[in-house]
Amino acid sequence: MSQFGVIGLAVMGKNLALNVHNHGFSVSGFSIDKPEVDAFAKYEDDKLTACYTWEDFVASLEKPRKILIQIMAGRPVDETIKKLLPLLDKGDILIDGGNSNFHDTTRRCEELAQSGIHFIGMGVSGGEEGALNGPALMPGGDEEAYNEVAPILEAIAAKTPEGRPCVSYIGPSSSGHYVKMVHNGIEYAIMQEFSEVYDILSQVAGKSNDEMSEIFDSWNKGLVPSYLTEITTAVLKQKDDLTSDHIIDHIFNEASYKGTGNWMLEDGVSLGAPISVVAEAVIARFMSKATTRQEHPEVTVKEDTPELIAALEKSLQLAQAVAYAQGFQQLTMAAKAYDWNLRYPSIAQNWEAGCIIRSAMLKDIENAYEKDATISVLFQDPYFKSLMENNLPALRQVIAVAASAGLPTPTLSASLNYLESIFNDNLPANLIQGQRDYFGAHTYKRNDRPGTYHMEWYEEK
Ligand SMILES: NC(=O)C1=CN([C@@H]2O[C@H](COP(=O)(O)OP(=O)(O)OC[C@H]3O[C@@H](n4cnc5c(N)ncnc54)[C@H](OP(=O)(O)O)[C@@H]3O)[C@@H](O)[C@H]2O)C=CC1
Ligand SMILES: O=C(CO)[C@H](O)[C@H](O)COP(=O)(O)O
Repeated sequence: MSQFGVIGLAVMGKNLALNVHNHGFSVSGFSIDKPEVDAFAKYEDDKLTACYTWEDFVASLEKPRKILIQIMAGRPVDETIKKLLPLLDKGDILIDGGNSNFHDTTRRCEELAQSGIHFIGMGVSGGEEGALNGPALMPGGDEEAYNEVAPILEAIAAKTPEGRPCVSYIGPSSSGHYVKMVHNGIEYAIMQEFSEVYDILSQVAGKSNDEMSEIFDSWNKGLVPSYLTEITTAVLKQKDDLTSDHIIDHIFNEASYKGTGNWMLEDGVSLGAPISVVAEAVIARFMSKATTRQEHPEVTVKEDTPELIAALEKSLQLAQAVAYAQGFQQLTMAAKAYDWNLRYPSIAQNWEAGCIIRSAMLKDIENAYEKDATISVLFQDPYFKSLMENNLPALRQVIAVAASAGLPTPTLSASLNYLESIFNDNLPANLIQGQRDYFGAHTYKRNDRPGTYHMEWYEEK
């Protein structure tokens, strides 16, 4: 009998199952896709079982059964649950490790509770390699069920540099998938920031792909140590297998998406969260598909100075901090709205290794929330406040250079605007309130006395 079961043996499911097996647990794997099961069966031994039917799979598991569903999100997850339900017993545990929309997870938690099945909605990050060698895991839902599977999840999860597992109970209901959605929104934001910096390095500073790769490599050892810096270095120096050029010059510049970043924006809008950088990153992907692709005049502003390169490094460091700050700001607002007691230091710790947005900065974020879990804006923390003060001139300089060169910088500019706004008690929203009251009698508050007011702006005709 196996201690753990995995449904869905594509890149993520297969590698997670192998990871469980590599940590000494017995595991069964099943997929509706026979070739996937055949490929999995090649690893069969006394602790790994490949199953070809739903019945054999369920019968191969120790009770209470612990089953990870790692398949395409959406309707396939409901279809899988429907297939499984008649075969399961009360007390069995289902974990959905896909990128499910948190609204679906809320519904599934409620529906499965009625059947006596424990449900965990778990964000998984790390891609194919992370799934095999240590992903970041964000499980939410039934806490008792989480405690049952915690030994397996803690064994397979990535470990922080201090050796702590990148998994912890996030909170009730769909909070785990919510946190993964925010992870992906931050991922979109930081990736777009990288692409804007790459554009400036290439078009203004005139750097070659190999030179840019070396610059990102030095930043990885400098102010921006992160997985995304590491892979940017690798992507830029990769040679094409069809021509003698670098592959980056032949990758069509249209960004795809499966939509988790868009979901963060949707919920952020419903909460009133000021996640402008995530919004710009989502829209930049739309824009890459919506451009009319007319030839753009060549960039004539050229500047290849050590000062500009240093300013770009500082800008990327600060913009990355803004992306995290906006993610955590949305989490604090969601925790209030959905009544979740989210532990921000643990969430930062979960992201310190294994996941796509892992970076050295997450340790500083963990420290910030450890010191004061009530901060609503990361830059209230003294470390991040001084980072902002030190790097803001560089970000202003970079945006000025890009603007004069005619290069769009949606996320870098949004980062600057966020920082210029978030501590400003003199924003011009008074005019908007005056206009709203003028055309719609929407009322306004005053800055010198309490109460709600309406002005008779004009005489009724
Ligand atoms: N790839 C990545 O880097 C990451 C992926 N994820 C998430 O993990 C999950 C799995 O991802 P990935 O491994 O990339 O695979 P895919 O998202 O491509 O999903 C493929 C798997 O889903 C199965 N499937 C599709 N429809 C059904 C159905 N109706 N019933 C049962 N099974 C079905 C497929 O079987 P079949 O071949 O028969 O269609 C296959 O096993 C997804 O939710 C994804 O978003 C999370 C983090 C990273
Ligand atoms: O969850 C992931 C990484 O964390 C997946 O790779 C996801 O597919 C990335 O999002 P998108 O496909 O929209 O770029």
